[in-house]
Amino acid sequence: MPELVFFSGTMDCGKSTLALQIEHNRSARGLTGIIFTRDDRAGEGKLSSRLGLVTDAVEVEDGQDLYAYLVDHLSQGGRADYVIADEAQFLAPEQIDQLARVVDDLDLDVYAFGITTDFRSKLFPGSQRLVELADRVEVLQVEALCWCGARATHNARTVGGEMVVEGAQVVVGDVNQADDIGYEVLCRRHHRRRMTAGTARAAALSPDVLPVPPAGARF
Ligand SMILES: Nc1ncnc2c1ncn2[C@@H]1O[C@H](COP(=O)(O)OP(=O)(O)O)[C@@H](O)[C@H]1O
Ligand SMILES: Cc1cn([C@H]2C[C@H](O)[C@@H](COP(=O)(O)O)O2)c(=O)[nH]c1=O
Repeated sequence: MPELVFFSGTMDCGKSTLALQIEHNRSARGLTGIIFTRDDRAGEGKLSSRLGLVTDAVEVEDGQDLYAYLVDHLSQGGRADYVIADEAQFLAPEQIDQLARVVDDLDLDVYAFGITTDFRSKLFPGSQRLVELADRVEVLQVEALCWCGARATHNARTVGGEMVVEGAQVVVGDVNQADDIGYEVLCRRHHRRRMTAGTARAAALSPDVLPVPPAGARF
């Protein structure tokens, strides 16, 4: 049975790498995929991973009907054995419904990849719809880590290393960009406390901080 699978995780946990691996393994066996993406850091019509791999993709536009795109493609003699959708958090809920219809009515597997929540820990509308509709939600095995060593479960937006909680939901960017607007993955505890690697380092160096934490203290 074809499936709609949502591979979700924080930023920088290997989602795009897995998307490229799925594409590679299937195309190596003669299958043809349609790859959708939106607002990849590498530019329009690209699906890229931090490991340096990149492939061409269909850049999804506002209001584009993804089911109609597949039907047009197939009816013009094009081939599609499966569908990959990266940066799926940026898709509109209606576009996720269209991907579910691709599974049900065109009998194609759809593999969607995206972050679940934004920098305020709020669901992206596209990710919410994926959680609602997916046959399976898969959490990636390679865990991204918070600066404290715990599993990172949240995405923080940073300005000069300081976490911010106000702003537009969508701002394309990357991790490890300390000066400008950037992102950092954190565990829930440190996301709640707005404690990034930068602020933790500054606090550790501050003369106001005791050299030995009190018994039972958890930073
Ligand atoms: N220099 C490196 N050496 C080995 N692995 C790396 C390197 N840089 C990045 N990675 C791996 O790539 C992952 C990020 O992959 P990517 O597919 O770009 O993430 P996502 O799409 O989830 O944001 C990191 O979690 C890390 O495992
Ligand atoms: C948390 C958060 C992220 N984004 C953007 C930043 C990146 O361009 C993508 C995530 O890409 P990745 O391949 O998973 O690293 O999403 C955003 O626009 N808003 C946010 O709150």
